[in-house]
Amino acid sequence: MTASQPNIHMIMNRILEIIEEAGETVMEIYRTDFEARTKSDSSPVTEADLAAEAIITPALEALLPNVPVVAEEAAAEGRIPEVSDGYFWLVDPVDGTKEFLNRNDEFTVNIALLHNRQPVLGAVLAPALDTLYWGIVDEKAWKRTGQNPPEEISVRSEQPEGITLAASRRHGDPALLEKFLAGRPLKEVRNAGSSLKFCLVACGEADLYPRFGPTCEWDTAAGHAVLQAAGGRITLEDGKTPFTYAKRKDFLNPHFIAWGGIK
Ligand SMILES: Nc1ncnc2c1ncn2[C@@H]1O[C@H](COP(=O)(O)O)[C@@H](OP(=O)(O)O)[C@H]1O
Ligand SMILES: [Mg+2]
Repeated sequence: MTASQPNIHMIMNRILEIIEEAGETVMEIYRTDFEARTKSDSSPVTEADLAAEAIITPALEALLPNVPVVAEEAAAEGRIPEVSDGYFWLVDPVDGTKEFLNRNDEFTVNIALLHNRQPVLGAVLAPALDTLYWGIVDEKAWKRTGQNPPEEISVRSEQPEGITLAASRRHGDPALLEKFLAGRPLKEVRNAGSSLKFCLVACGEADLYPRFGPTCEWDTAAGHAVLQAAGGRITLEDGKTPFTYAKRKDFLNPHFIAWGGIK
């Protein structure tokens, strides 16, 4: 970014407008009787993904013309810009494909700005839950539900009754989880779809989100930004090595641990 480009707060405000617009488009498809159409050639998820990405990518390019956009659908078609430690965007227009298809409402639209291989800011919208999370790293994180005023969110410190885990309904390796938890008292497991697991930790409704299954960088960047802005962090499995971006040409992530306020 240059001095002539908008500041971080202006960028964040514009991202909230863009993500709401994309969310409305996703919801138009979600509200249709898409069950029947999954038998035809284009699945509703692909349709929703493409429609949302077609809103988000040009809007980001207009906002910061020199900043490359890495978006899930374009990447699937091989349209991937070169990125490294400069500014770039990561976009997952519909994260939680299974949640969308199962109509359990826990899918999200994700936009994050990266720099130096770390998130700078990000937004996660769950349009079917009418809930928006956003954060500016080293500043604050917020949550807005429906028309209510935004509330600041933050991670919670260690709870005496034990750890609440945020977990995927489908991904995870029970043996690795058991090994990771060794010695830590477990209070409960809260299942959630898509990047909402990061948001549960960011809000202090869960303490840890260990991910011992595959994800791509666009699945994690926006949730990572929200979590880090709320006082949390993400590390590799060792609990120490910082989790970074622009790692590989295919944008696949290694296993990771998303931490709230516990050590
Ligand atoms: N084999 C694989 N490679 C890369 N990412 C995978 C994967 N299997 C699942 N994922 C990612 O995990 C996400 C779903 O996680 P969860 O079940 O925790 O909600 C998927 O998001 P999409 O639904 O956007 O495809 C997908 O990106
Ligand atoms: Mg995804």
